Amino acid sequence: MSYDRELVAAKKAASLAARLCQKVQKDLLQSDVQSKSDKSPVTVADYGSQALVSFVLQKEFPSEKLSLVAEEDSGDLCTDGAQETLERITKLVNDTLASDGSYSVSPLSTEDILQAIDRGKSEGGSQGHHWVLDPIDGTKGFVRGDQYAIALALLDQGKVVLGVLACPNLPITSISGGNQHAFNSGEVGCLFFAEVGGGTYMQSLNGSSPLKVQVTAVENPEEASFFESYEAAHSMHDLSSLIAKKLGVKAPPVRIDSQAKYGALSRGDGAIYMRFPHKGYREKIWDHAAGYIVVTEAGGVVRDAAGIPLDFSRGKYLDVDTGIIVTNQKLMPLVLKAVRESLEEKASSL
Ligand SMILES: Nc1ncnc2c1ncn2[C@@H]1O[C@H](COP(=O)(O)O)[C@@H](O)[C@H]1OP(=O)(O)O
Ligand SMILES: [Mg+2]
Ligand SMILES: [Mg+2]
Ligand SMILES: [Mg+2]
Repeated sequence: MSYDRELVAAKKAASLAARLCQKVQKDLLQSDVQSKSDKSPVTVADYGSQALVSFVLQKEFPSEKLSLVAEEDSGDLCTDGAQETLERITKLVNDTLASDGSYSVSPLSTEDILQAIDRGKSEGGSQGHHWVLDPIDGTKGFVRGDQYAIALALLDQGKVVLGVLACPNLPITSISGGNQHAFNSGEVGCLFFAEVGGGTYMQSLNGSSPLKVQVTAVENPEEASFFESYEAAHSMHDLSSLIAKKLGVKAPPVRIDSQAKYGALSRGDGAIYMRFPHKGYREKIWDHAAGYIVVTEAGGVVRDAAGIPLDFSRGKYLDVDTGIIVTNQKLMPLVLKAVRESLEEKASSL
């Protein structure tokens, strides 16, 4: 089965959302940062991006009953005092749609925006089609002015069949060696996309022609560099550094926010991505679905720390053992061995 139509729509939705996010990041004011009940910073851009993607998918597939599993919901926007924020989001979405001009609609109302956001309340699962969206992955990076991604994927019968990752601050050229900051590189803004069985491509968010990308062919772990979260609260840096040491990795870790790590890995900027959330954290499907297909279609492999493939068919959550490892086929067995040994050492030292 081909998902070409869905891919075109997903690229369009993610590119428009990226445009909205770029505008907000540019003039990010302190007042844009508010606290959700889990205390993670959520900006008007998270909501605006979700509303925009939901709107575009609805427009592109008007006859289908859209199932969208997305991170945000309108709860906090419906409270007293949130009216001004909701109006800002509505204006942002309308301005972005008007600047693009593809959808000749009358401006959306605040009510339309709330509805579009709340279309993302699906639970996913193993039957039928479900879109999966992280409207801004790496909110902390976004607020800091660093890396973030708009991540959109499609599940069919519980399998990821398509994924798009828009990374507005990722340099077009390789970030190997840690050259990840927009301010000391040339053109930035990458759109990665993949359809099952079709390989992975990258183009610039400004619309250059797509280039096919591949993960690195490095087989010797000493020559491999590795990616991990920028935020130590998101991943145990001490554990990944122990694993890297066991593998003989020489280069220091490259720490970047969001699924931009999957994108960078898919084009061979680094060889390994390790993610070990602290105890009690449950991974969500929107944090991995798009990145997963982008990297696997580029020849990469994604496993949990026990070597088990990820299962996107069980609803919102991914039940993984201890952490997530991404690398190429050759390195995976070596990395998993080092992970196992490091986890045993860590356990016996407690
Ligand atoms: N305590 C946590 N542990 C692990 N990941 C987290 C935690 N809190 C938020 N996240 C999510 O981790 C992802 C980014 O992590 P990283 O940049 O480290 O790869 C995001 O999806 C972020 O959510 P969000 O989408 O709200 O930014
Ligand atoms: Mg969040
Ligand atoms: Mg996320
Ligand atoms: Mg998010």
